[in-house]
Formats: sequence, C-alpha cells, structure tokens
Amino acid sequence: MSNGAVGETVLGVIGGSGLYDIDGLENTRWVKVTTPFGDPSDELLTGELAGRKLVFLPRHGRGHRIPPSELNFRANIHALKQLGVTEILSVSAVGSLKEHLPPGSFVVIDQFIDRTFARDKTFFGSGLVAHVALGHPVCGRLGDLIEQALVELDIPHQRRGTYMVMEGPQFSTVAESNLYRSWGCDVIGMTNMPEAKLAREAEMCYATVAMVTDYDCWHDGHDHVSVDAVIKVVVANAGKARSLVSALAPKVARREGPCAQGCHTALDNAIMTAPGHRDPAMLEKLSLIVKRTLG
Ligand SMILES: CSC[C@H]1O[C@H](OP(=O)(O)O)[C@H](O)[C@@H]1O
Ligand SMILES: Nc1ncnc2[nH]cnc12
Repeated sequence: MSNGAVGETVLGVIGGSGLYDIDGLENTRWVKVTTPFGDPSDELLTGELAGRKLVFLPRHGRGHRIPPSELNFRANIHALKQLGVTEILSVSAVGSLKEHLPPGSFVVIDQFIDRTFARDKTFFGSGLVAHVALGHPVCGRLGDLIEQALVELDIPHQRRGTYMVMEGPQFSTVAESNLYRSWGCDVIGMTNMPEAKLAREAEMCYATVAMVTDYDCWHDGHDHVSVDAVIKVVVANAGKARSLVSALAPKVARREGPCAQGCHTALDNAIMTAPGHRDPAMLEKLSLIVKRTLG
C-alpha cells in the first residue's frame, strides 16, 4: 500500500534494552536487510500475530552489541520501511526525572528534547534538502492506541511525557539530571533521537512507550542508575511490554485514511531543493523515502 491510503498497516516494533525478541509470533523468520545507508542493528524478525504481519528489530542487536552513539538509525528505519512497516512502536528503558514515576512505571511519550550530537540525523543532504515539521514528534493516534492497550491490560501509565535524549553512553551527572528536571522533562534515555526524526522523514507513524527503570542520579533516596538495576527492572517488566505489543497489533491493523497529524504525508511541502537542482544520485539513494511525494 502507499503511505496515506485507507487500508492495512504493518506494525514494526523496535525493542530496546532487554527486549531482543518477541514471543507469540507465528511463521517467524529473521531477515537480513541491507540499505543505502548501511546495515541495520541486526536481522529483522518478521512474523504474524493474530494473522497480521509484524516486524521486530532489536535496537542494539541481539546480545546488546551496539551502543547508542553507534546505532545506525537511518539503516534501522530504512530497513523497517523496506519490509512494509507503516507504524513503529518504540519500546525503551528510561530513567525517571519525576518523583511520581518510580521504576516500573510506563509513560506514553509525546515530546522529546534532543541533546544528542554525534549521530546522523537526516536521510537528506546536499542535492536534496528537506525540512519536515516536528512540532508533534510522535504520532498522537498511535499514542492513543498504545494508551487504549495499556488501559485494557490494566498497566498503570502516564499518557504524556517529555523524553530527554542524551548522547551517552555514560549516564548523567547530578547537575545535568537536575538541569533536565528544571526543564520539566519526565524521563531520560539515549536512543529515541534521531530515531523519531528519521521515522517522520520516512513518513512513518512513530510512538514510544518508555519503561522507567531507575531514578537516574538526582534522587537522594535512591541509588544512582546502574546497568544492573536497569536490567532487573526491564526483565521484571518484559512480560508487560510483550502483552502491550500483542494488544496493540490488532488496533493498528487498519487505518481509515492518512494520519490526521500528517505523519504519512510529512514530505509534502518539505523538500526545498528545486527540481532542476536535485542530485540524481541522491534521488536514487532516497527513492524509497521520496517516491510517494516525488513519484
Ligand atoms: C542499559 S541502560 C542504557 C540504555 O538503555 C536505553 O536504551 P533503549 O532505549 O534502547 O531501551 C538507554 O537509552 C540506553 O541506551
Ligand atoms: N538514567 C538513565 N539515563 C539514560 N538512559 C537510561 N536508560 C535507562 N535509565 C537511564
């Protein structure tokens, strides 16, 4: 199907720390995908959930081999698009920047602050320049469906929240953590940018469910974050994340038109480079991304 049409959708799931595969899928196959931007983090797991295609990608690769700054976000998003994914659920472990969000809480993210600086953040470049809108960086419709699924599963959650994206891989200092708190951020992690930006450029709906694993390092009453603590909480909550995927899949199975927020038409009016000045090699490299809008 072309993006924006009424019809069937394909859910893609990007699994974060501790979520390296998905159970309950039938007819599964790990598929190797190559892209014009290099290789994704791993093979992608395709399968069926209740008769519907689902694609899963472990963000850091199976065995957690790739650190945040070395993730090939462009290849990951491109590979999902190649396999027909139209809507992406990102599952992420995060630190809490709010007292009322203890480890084990789920937050359906609706905003980001991107403080990353060592990552390729766009598919576009010299010879084909584009500026997509990002005021609402996640898809509100997909966020609502995630919330419905969490309600049905009786999983306590917060519907909205701002995810502060840091470069890492080291965790924050106390001064940084307090700065982000003073900015009103709810949670902190290292991976959702530029992932969300690239999903928008690729005209895919993207939404994040963040699983709180720690209180970062600002809270006097709690130990500072450690990998050990993160993994313990992720393992304890992995079942909930998997149930969420199962409950969400049928809800995103069909859409009645283009995403009202414009995720599926994000490139309309975004490409700046005049037709006569577009680099044919860039057009070729970006053909999967731009074919809906440029033909
Ligand atoms: C092991 S804690 C740090 C690691 O976990 C989060 O990754 P993800 O969003 O893929 O779950 C965080 O951003 C760091 O990459
Ligand atoms: N406190 C934290 N900071 C950054 N990324 C995280 N992922 C999980 N906890 C985190």
